Amino acid sequence: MAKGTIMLPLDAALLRKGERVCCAVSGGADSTAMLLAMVEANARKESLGIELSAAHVHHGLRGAEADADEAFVRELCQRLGVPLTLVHVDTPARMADEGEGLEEAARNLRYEALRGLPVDAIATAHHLDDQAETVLMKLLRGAWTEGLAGIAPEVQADGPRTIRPLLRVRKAEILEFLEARGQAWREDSTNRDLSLTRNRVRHDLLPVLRQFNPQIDALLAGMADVARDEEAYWQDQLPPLLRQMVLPGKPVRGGGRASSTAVGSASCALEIERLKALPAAMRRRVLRAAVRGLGHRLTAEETAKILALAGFGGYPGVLGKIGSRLELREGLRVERSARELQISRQG
Ligand SMILES: Nc1ncnc2c1ncn2[C@@H]1O[C@H](COP(=O)(O)OP(=O)(O)OP(=O)(O)O)[C@@H](O)[C@H]1O
Repeated sequence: MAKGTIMLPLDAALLRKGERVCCAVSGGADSTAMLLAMVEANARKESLGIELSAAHVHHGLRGAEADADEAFVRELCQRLGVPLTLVHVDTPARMADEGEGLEEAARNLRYEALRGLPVDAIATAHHLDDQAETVLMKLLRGAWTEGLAGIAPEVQADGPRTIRPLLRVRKAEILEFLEARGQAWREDSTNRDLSLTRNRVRHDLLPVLRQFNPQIDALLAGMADVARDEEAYWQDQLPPLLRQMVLPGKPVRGGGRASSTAVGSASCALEIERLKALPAAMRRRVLRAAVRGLGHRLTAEETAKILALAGFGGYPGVLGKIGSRLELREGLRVERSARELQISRQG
């Protein structure tokens, strides 16, 4: 395929003229393609009009392989005429200091370094296949809509915002784009490590699902968009409702309510009659947000059990009777009184 015949459709809505945009370049296929596509789009007559730069983070892991990644990105940027910031971080030290796992420590250090750069936006090269994997992994872990929202196309922050202009582009398109230009990239050896869940989802699970529906990646990515909008809607709707519905603390003899002063303990209550007046979708959200306010994230199963305790639907082994009680994970206890669901957490 001749150079230039295949383009990568960058999400133009995320790119604003005059802004300083820094591409986070690992040297892998995705970020190499993103940088190249941005350089090309900026050079076209209808230019993006952005001030382009790049950054590469050396995580202090993978020895010579990481040194070669850095050298690759340095040469790429030199050839493209893009100013590059190289950052060295010490992931093993972070793991020891903060007790974080390897991936988490590397990611946190990377984002901290990138967000500290004097630019308006950091562009990462997450693409549609990454999104599909993320949504599937969240689903497997039992996520609700907030988790199913997956990777956000844009994240506002105090410093530069994070943008993902390739989030609607398939991995195959990225590879075609690079091959059409004869552009090499670096392969990360950990991408083949099947002890990592993401790699098993990518190499084992998704290929099977594609046999049932070849469009599964796009469907999962579409689900992320829907879930993100649903979440935003509820984030808007819930606060005033929670102020009306959630009674803080516990009722005390003689009237009124008292919040516990014991360290690590928190409680609230929901009036059952008021819950009854809500549509089921809203009721579930209110319950979930009330418990979230106590620092606990309910699973789907826990939510169903608590609703059954309050008399909304059934759950095997749960009695919807006054005086019944549930003991859940992480010190969460829910008790049904005559009028209320009383929720407390000892943690
Ligand atoms: N060493 C690096 N230096 C600069 N940017 C990087 C580096 N590693 C990853 N990135 C950027 O982050 C994007 C995602 O990388 P990758 O998929 O490896 O990370 P992840 O941990 O799966 O995702 P996340 O960035 O959401 O934590 C890359 O496309 C690239 O833009």
